[in-house]
Amino acid sequence: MLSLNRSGFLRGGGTGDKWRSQRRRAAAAVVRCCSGGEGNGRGFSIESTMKEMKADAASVLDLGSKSAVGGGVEDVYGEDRATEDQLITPWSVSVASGYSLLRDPHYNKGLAFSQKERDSHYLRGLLPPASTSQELQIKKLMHNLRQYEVPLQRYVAMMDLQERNERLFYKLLVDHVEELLPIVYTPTVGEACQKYGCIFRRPQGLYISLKEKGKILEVLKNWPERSIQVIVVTDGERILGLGDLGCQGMGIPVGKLSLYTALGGIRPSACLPITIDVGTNNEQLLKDEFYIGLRQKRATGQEYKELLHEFMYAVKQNYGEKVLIQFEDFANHNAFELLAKYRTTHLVFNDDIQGTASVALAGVVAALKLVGGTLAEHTFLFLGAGEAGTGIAELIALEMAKQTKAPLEETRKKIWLVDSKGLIISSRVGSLQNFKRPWAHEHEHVDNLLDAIKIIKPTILIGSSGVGKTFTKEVVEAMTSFSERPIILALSNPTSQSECTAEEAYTWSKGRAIFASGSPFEPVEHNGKLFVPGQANNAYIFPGFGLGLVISGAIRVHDDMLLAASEALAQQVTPENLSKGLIYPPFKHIRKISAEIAANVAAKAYELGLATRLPRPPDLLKYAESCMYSPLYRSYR
Ligand SMILES: O=C([O-])CC(=O)C(=O)O
Ligand SMILES: [Mg+2]
Repeated sequence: MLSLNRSGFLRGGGTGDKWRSQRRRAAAAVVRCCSGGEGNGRGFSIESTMKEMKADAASVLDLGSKSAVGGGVEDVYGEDRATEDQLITPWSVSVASGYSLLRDPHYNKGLAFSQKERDSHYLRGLLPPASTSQELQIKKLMHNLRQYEVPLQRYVAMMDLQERNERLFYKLLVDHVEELLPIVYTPTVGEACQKYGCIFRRPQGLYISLKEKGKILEVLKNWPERSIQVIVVTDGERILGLGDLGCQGMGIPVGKLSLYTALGGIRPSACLPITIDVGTNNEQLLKDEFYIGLRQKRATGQEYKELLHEFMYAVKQNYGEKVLIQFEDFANHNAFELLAKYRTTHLVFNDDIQGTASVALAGVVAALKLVGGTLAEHTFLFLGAGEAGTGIAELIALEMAKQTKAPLEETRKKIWLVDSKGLIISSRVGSLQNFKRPWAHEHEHVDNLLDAIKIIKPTILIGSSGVGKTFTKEVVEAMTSFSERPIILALSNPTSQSECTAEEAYTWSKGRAIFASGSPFEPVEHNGKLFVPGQANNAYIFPGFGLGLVISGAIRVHDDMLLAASEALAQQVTPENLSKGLIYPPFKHIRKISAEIAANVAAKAYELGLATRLPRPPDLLKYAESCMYSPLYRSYR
């Protein structure tokens, strides 16, 4: 049974799941009726839930007597699209109004509530008289943000906004993506994680610690949203290149998911950030009185595995098998194992292995348009043989194998990796971790990167070790000594861990390097010429990749989907971008880029028989675009 209280919230007579889903359905139904469809298809997705809700609610609610609050049909997008023809007569009911409405970030519009909305939603007097537009709110916020000189202050201001007015947060991020990405994401999010205990205000996701063992399903049910499409989960052991930040790694899933929405158009209520807290080996944090996590050393072995296993199956039980679980910033040993273990039973994606691979391959493919030659005609050297290094190497070898029809074992031989012990070679194989073994080629011992460059003579150098300042002047000069236009990717994050800066790459190579980096760098002037470095960050890939999985209802991730994402991204690089040395398209076009990636990934999912949303939409690009969340305000009638 449902009833309505004075502040307009639905009250459930029942408890637990039943009550929660009734409440969500109520909100969804109201939203649908009052705000209309957002785009193709989406507006018609909840007919059956409306009917149910109408039946549920009609007996206890005075339908139509209160005004309604719209919140966007994306609230239920993805539930049931098959009911388009059966739309029933609109009806309305309030789910939130008055003071509660102003405190609800999903529906709050602040000063943008119209005078009519203020009357119909008990807001009179709760706001100052002026009504403003969303545009004016954006202008004011940008003005305010730019007053802060310290990036972390901007980060905190952005998080406050997200907690206060979600649509405004996303509109701001979409409209000013190039300026704000470095704030809500790399590099500032790294500093935010380091200081998370100090800046923590409200939980923005779920914390699952060892204390929750045996109760993870219950914990998931505590989250207020039911129809989750994307989870980003970390255990905080390797946050960017900053090491073990334990529970404070939460900033990463939160940041990644805000990009899923802003860049990829996944609705915010479908996103769930999760941190698994098994302790930390970071002594500094263990001693820090403001640390927010478990104060113990990391659990490992069986204890770790069991917690993760319970988590994976609780997610599947609670949300079904089409929820995407993105692993983020796990340490190498767990990252590879988790991906291998769950890729055949769950829809999983490791952003650091697979997302980074896809973005790096796209950059290399685009760069080849500048330097000429096919992938197989180039020689690759990596500094760093962890998730990113071996992930990229494998995807490049796969693409080479597809292009040349040569066996994968052969194409891998064009790719060399250096780790902290020198060149990875076959004589080291006994002591190598599994994920490094495919890269142990026949060669004599080589001690360090510089020597390896001189001997191997790579035309493409990729840094992925998480250690900064390793591409020294000698390294860059060595690359330039046998290659007219060496391709140099410094992928480690955040900026402090970058293998070299853009300025160093262009200066030391005398303007000949084609350079991109994981963290953003400003354009550089060298000898009167402007060089614009690209940002080879997985943020280009994962939002569109996830959207492609969601819109096709994919149930597994296949390597060919990563190649499809990479191909779509490389195709977005224009001759004009290339003429400036840019091997990635500007982020300001990211929503279009994400839609292209999503369409290509979804097409691959259908081709591979991994898509469950049938029938296949005839125009996947249009379909992807029509499904993307828009942060424009709804009008509440
Ligand atoms: O978050 C980023 O900027 C890229 C990434 O996944 C990492 O460095 O781990
Ligand atoms: Mg990462």
